[in-house]
Amino acid sequence: MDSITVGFIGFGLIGGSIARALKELNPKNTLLAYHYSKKKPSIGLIGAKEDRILDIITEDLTDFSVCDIIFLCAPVLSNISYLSQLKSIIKSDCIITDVGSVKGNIHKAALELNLDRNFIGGHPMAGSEKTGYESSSSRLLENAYYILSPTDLTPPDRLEFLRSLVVSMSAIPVIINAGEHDDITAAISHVPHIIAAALVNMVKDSDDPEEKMKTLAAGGFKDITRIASSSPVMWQNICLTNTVSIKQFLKLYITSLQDVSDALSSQDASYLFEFFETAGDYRDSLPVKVTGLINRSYEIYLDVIDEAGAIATVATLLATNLISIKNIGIIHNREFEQGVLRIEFYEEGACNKASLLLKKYRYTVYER
Ligand SMILES: NC(=O)C1=CN([C@@H]2O[C@H](COP(=O)(O)OP(=O)(O)OC[C@H]3O[C@@H](n4cnc5c(N)ncnc54)[C@H](O)[C@@H]3O)[C@@H](O)[C@H]2O)C=CC1
Ligand SMILES: O=C(O)C(=O)Cc1ccc(O)cc1
Repeated sequence: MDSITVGFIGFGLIGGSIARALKELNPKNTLLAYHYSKKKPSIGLIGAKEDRILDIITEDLTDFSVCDIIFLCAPVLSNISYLSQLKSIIKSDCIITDVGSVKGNIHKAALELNLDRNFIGGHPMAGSEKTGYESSSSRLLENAYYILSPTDLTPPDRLEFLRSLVVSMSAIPVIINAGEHDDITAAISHVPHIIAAALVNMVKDSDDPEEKMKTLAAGGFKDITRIASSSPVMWQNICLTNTVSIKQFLKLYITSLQDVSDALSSQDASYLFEFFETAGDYRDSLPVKVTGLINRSYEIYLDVIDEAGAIATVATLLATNLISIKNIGIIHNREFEQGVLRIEFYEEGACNKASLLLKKYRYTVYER
């Protein structure tokens, strides 16, 4: 890839991850980030400069006039506010793209500003509940879908430029129009985040002063509510901008909860069975997809007697078969009451090889 000049407005988990990937791809790429607050640059921006990911931190947006591409990586309402400022600054073939979780509103704003030829909406379908450059990774986007929403006037060569940049970051580009994007993400991401937060708040408001619910909360509750730890400002912005689609799916969800409540009242056993069975079948049919380093771990669990030497025996067996271990330790939780040995590997191949080997030595192996 020829070296390019890339601008970032908003430099947290996603901006930082894209910057790391682009710098790793070609250290000659020049990366600049906008320092928007009146205070001194954030720890993230300073850290990225020290890590030699960022070349320039600037308080002056006119410095972005040299950019080949600008990534808007702030909360969605803030991203929109930069379009009008950038319009008079950018060079004629500069691509302005965003990574925001909502596409319709920014698309509309770009068209109103006659930025059709420069703006291409973007949304990497990867991330986590973490925030900030500190949590970023050059591999965050690896094997993740990356939605692109061009305008009707996006020049084909500009779309191809962004598409190949996405591919070079090991993500999978998919072209979807802004309206369809907002319906899909409302159903699979935005409403689930609202549900997770509502569930946590329900428990918080129902707990007793000794916090027994909080103490006993485990397994399933933690799985389903992980995303409730996400950035409040980011989700506030998403709700304020994808309101129509979110309300549409929230209504369906509320209806389904009401149906369950009615089935409880009427003790409708067959409804309840089918409710769980249908959900389980669909959940089990979801494609297994690697979505990036942060979300993916290769691990197995095995029954061992919780005594001195048990870990060493397994570790030695793996080492003599040239299988590298990333992490190993006994864990106790509700799912494995007796305690199991959890072994984490760096890669899928090692994980599969270890599983076969340990089964051969008559260990009971659980893969998840
Ligand atoms: N967190 C995730 O998993 C994903 C987030 N997104 C989208 O990416 C965008 C960024 O999210 P994250 O990187 O996760 O959040 P983050 O909180 O890690 O980073 C956001 C950055 O934007 C900065 N910022 C806030 N207001 C600003 C303003 N007015 N001007 C310039 N910078 C400003 C913050 O200081 C922070 O550094 C959001 O639009 C979000 O919808 C997209 C995919 C996944
Ligand atoms: O952590 C998770 O599971 C997420 O859902 C991350 C995420 C958050 C927002 C997006 O627009 C896309 C992905």
